[in-house]
Amino acid sequence: MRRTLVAGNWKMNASRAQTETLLSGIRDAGDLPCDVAVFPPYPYLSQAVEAAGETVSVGAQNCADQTSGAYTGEVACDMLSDVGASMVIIGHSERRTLYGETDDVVLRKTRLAIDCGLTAVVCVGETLEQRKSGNAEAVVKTQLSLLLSELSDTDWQSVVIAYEPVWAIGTGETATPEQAQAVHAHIRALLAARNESLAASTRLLYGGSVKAANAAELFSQQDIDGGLVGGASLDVAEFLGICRA
Ligand SMILES: O=C(CO)COP(=O)(O)O
Repeated sequence: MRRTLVAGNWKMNASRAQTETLLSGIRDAGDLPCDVAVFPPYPYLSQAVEAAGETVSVGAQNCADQTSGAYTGEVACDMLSDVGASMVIIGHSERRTLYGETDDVVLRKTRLAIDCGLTAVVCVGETLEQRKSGNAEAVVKTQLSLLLSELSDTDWQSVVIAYEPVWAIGTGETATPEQAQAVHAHIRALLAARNESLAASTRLLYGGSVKAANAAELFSQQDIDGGLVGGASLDVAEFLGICRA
């Protein structure tokens, strides 16, 4: 049984004060009907881990593809676990587009994250042009193919996939529940082709303009196991609305 996960990707937003406000707001909400995770910028990870308490997981938005050494500006996975993070987002479309992350880099980072005991939230998704040309599913398949061929079944227990169509990120244009479900079903079929039980246990999140008003319909789709939320995760009431959806 896959438990719904609602994850807030704060991107390059927040401050010490906002980290406190957001996490105390989530904590004060008490029991929520889903797993909850937040992904603050690096400087606030320790603070978030302390403020999150037992029930909220904290993760980073990125990690290095190396373990240590002369990589100025990079942060290694074992540093993330060292400060109490338990998850990391890998291959977000902003990193693929703006920082040139390839599927190869995504695989390396995922491998390192798993080896450090972190859950890797690996992002995939097509651009508008790719969708319009009918290639959405093919793009996602390519983005997942190295992970499917290189990671072991045990590794996969530490992986969550987030399907985030690039055209729906920060645009206010959400994929319809049917569009999102179709790609999620495709991803689950790819997992099933490799291993049925992997397909049954792996959580698949949808991301792209998720808000309290559309979360229930998205999350009720058979293969959507929660959301990776950007903008709406910076507003406690809105984020809690999504968690309760
Ligand atoms: O990129 C996202 C989460 O990782 C989605 O962002 P928005 O929810 O702001 O569209």
